[in-house]
Amino acid sequence: MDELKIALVGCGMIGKQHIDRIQNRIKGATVVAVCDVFEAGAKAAAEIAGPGTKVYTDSAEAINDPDVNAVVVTTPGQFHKIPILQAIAAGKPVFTEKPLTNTAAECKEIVDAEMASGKHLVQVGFMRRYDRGYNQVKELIDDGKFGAPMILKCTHRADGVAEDYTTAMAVTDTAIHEIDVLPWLINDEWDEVQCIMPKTSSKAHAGLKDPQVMIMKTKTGIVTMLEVNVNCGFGYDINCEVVCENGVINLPCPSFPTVRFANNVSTKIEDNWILRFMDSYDVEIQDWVDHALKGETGGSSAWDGYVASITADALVASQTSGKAEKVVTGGTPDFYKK
Ligand SMILES: NC(=O)c1ccc[n+]([C@@H]2O[C@H](COP(=O)([O-])OP(=O)(O)OC[C@H]3O[C@@H](n4cnc5c(N)ncnc54)[C@H](O)[C@@H]3O)[C@@H](O)[C@H]2O)c1
Ligand SMILES: O[C@H]1[C@H](O)[C@@H](O)[C@H](O)[C@@H](O)[C@H]1O
Repeated sequence: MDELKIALVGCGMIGKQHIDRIQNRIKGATVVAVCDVFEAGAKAAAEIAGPGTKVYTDSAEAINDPDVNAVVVTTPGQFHKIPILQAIAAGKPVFTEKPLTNTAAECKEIVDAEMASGKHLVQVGFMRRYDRGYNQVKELIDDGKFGAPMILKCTHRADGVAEDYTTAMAVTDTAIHEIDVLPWLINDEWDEVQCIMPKTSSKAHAGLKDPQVMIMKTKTGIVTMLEVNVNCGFGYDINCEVVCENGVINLPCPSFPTVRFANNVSTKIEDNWILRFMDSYDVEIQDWVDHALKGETGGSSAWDGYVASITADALVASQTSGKAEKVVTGGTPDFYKK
């Protein structure tokens, strides 16, 4: 294969961004077909992709088009499973946006299908593994001079959320990023996780519990305290402080000037995830293309996506039990050992 000819399934917000990214900033890949259950949405996406782009409303037809040799899935999480399984059945590499799917049971079906195919075909879009800041923190931890990490203090704050955002989504849609990136960052695995509900913000819509505090402990005993706070009202504020034996490492954020003005010293906070992680998405998709052209996958595997969903299920259970819940994965199959 010398070029990926992609069918993109799910032409919503991030799907359209990935089309623009692939057509204009990524080497070695072109979107040749787009698919959305709403034909108007697919047609609008085809306009972004350019003349000659095929338009589908059925993912099986798009994925099995003989001109297509790779797939990008950008439907909402609860609709990821079917196009991913269709891509595996067709033997075509597939990049899916996070989460792999919304439940561990569905993720297991994907892992089983990929192992049965005998080929590594699935990469999950946990783009923080490609973020420059997280990579700089990882290099410092791996260097060893800071000693072992012991405590992680993280925030995942957003300006606000839509009315259909649920209490469980604070885990499955939002904290899922930290659930994936932190074990990668500190070379460890989750052991048990707990969700604690502080006083709910008056800005949260009816029925939504926000903020939430997630306490997550790894197998070697490192403890993470994660604040998910999606109605903070002041911007998209991602932080990660790693307290090690000999020092403290703080995640660098994209730099803005610090200004002194009107008796204040201040720095801008990014508005949203699109802007905060813009560069990471580009690096991530290019890395997927480079790997897929060699018959490989990079970044997070289907197994990583499955483990993230097992962890998310445990946190969601803790949202009602209030107790620490164990994360039980059964161990990494040889197929996924790196
Ligand atoms: N990595 C990130 O930071 C990031 C950011 C935003 C969204 N996402 C993820 O991207 C995915 C999409 O999010 P979004 O905000 O773009 O959603 P969206 O609702 O804007 O778009 C989803 C699109 O998929 C279409 N669709 C639904 N079911 C379909 C099916 N079976 N076949 C074809 N099309 C179908 C919908 O009609 C819609 O146009 C989600 O999994 C989300 O978690 C990731
Ligand atoms: O889909 C988005 C996206 O994954 C963002 O990176 C995350 O911060 C949001 O919480 C989530 O809703």
